[in-house]
Amino acid sequence: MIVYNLIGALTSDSNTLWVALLSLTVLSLYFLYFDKLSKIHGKQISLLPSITKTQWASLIVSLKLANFGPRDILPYFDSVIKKYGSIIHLKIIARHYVIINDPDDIKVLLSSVQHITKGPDYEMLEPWLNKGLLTSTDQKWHSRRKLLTNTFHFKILETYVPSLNNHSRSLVKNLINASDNGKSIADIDSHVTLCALDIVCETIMGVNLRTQEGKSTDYVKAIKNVSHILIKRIFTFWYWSEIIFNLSSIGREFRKSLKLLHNFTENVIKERRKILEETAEQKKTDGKGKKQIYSFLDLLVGVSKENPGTMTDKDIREEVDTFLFEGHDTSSIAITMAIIHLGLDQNIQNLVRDELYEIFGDSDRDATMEDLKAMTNLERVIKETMRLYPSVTGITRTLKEPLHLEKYTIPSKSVMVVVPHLLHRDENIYPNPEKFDPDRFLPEQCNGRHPYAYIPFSAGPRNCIGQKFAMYQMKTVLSTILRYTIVETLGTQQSIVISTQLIMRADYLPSVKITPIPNKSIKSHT
Ligand code: HEM
Repeated sequence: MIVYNLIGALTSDSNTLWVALLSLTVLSLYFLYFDKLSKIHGKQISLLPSITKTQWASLIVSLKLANFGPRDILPYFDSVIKKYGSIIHLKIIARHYVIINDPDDIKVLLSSVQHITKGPDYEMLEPWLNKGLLTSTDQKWHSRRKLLTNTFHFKILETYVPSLNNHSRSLVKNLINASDNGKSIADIDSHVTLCALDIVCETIMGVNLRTQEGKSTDYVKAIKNVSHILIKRIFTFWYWSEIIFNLSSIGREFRKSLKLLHNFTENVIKERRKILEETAEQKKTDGKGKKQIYSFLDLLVGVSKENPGTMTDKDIREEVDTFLFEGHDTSSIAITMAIIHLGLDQNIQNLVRDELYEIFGDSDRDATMEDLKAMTNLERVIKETMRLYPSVTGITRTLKEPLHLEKYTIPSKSVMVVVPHLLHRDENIYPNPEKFDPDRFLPEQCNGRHPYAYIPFSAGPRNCIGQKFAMYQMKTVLSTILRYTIVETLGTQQSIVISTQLIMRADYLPSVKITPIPNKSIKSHT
């Protein structure tokens, strides 16, 4: 039945038998090739608890995963971890995956400076992000990481704060408009995503896309499309093959969306270079020029000018694409989930609002960096949100040499998988794990907790480079919402349905009612 589906999927769009035959030939070669590879792994793998002890079991699990929808993946891994314990091996075709869920083991993997090569799933991002910071490894990753770390310096982050405030104000206005006459909002996540995209485009590329005003909708659709197709490809082993993927209808759809995304970034880079040159020219002639706020892109263009050969236009594009992708979808799901939970518990919401009143009083002024740092109650809400809903559901590494864990040695070439979503629900670490309780992040409750038991931003050398930016972004958006409105979620936590689509997404969310706070009207700028 599943093989029939496979053939159907590949031939439905072209109706040609040769596509099916070619696919099956490639698949057979795959089996042969991977079978040879799997023998190399030998004894060490056989010692691991495994759900694919035999070739037959491996085939069944591979086909099962390929037939999964994005909602099925996390519950499946959850059931496997619960049944077998904190380390589990599975073989998909003949690629060996090892899921680890013990903070000690996770520490050995993520803190290592040797094991920094991402899993094969990341290769599928390359047509889009090329070898940018997220996907590169070894020397290239080291030099890029060093270079790009400077672009997230505290002083630079500070220049982004006006943009965070402006777009947060636009979001609040849109939410108030959408709730006109007491209407509830069913798609709060779409509103938040556009706000996060506007923020990241302005700070990363120096361009105000105005997606919150209904502009650039093609670009937004293309991003969604590409990430949806990529997760399908990652979990469907026959799409691992370039030939099969390129011939399939989703492969064609992927290329179409990708072209749009790349054209867009290239035009922005061109435009931005022109503006920078004009401003520099103006400064030379009249000593004035506009007051410059540097975007991430400006800094990269600056580097390429000062050190010719370090950053070509292609290098710049791959980093801009990487940061745009990593920078907006991840934080928008976290902001959305925080809104839902604040709306579910008025006591928690009031605690945060009291804190905001202490900081701002009755003033309508924008938040400063100092204000954002003082929002400790809000920070706990955000941390608890990212415990329950870590935006990145899976972190993977391909081992280039054996990994020595406490009980097992994992041979090289294996793919290690860490699933923060499962780790953060371990009831030995977080009692009553489904309960939303920001107090878990009070200092006294964090004391003694394993540092690798909470990893929404990953950890070690390949942790999230944008985590400080993300925290400021999330705090600005959420604090602006709570300074001007009361949030009420019309439903329950249990009704939330999430899925894995490159990053976590919400498939179903309860509606939200947004009521403006009397006598507080929100302005565009202060
Ligand atoms: C709530 C928001 C965010 C979360 C939860 C998050 C989470 C993560 C995680 C878990 C990783 C590691 C992935 C892996 O090892 O496979 C990562 C890497 C990365 N993140 Fe974030 N991220 C967030 C926001 C951002 C933002 C705002 C930016 C940029 C503006 C960003 C840029 C990156 C980049 C470039 C990497 C790759 C770093 C490297 O490999 O050296 N992220 N992020």
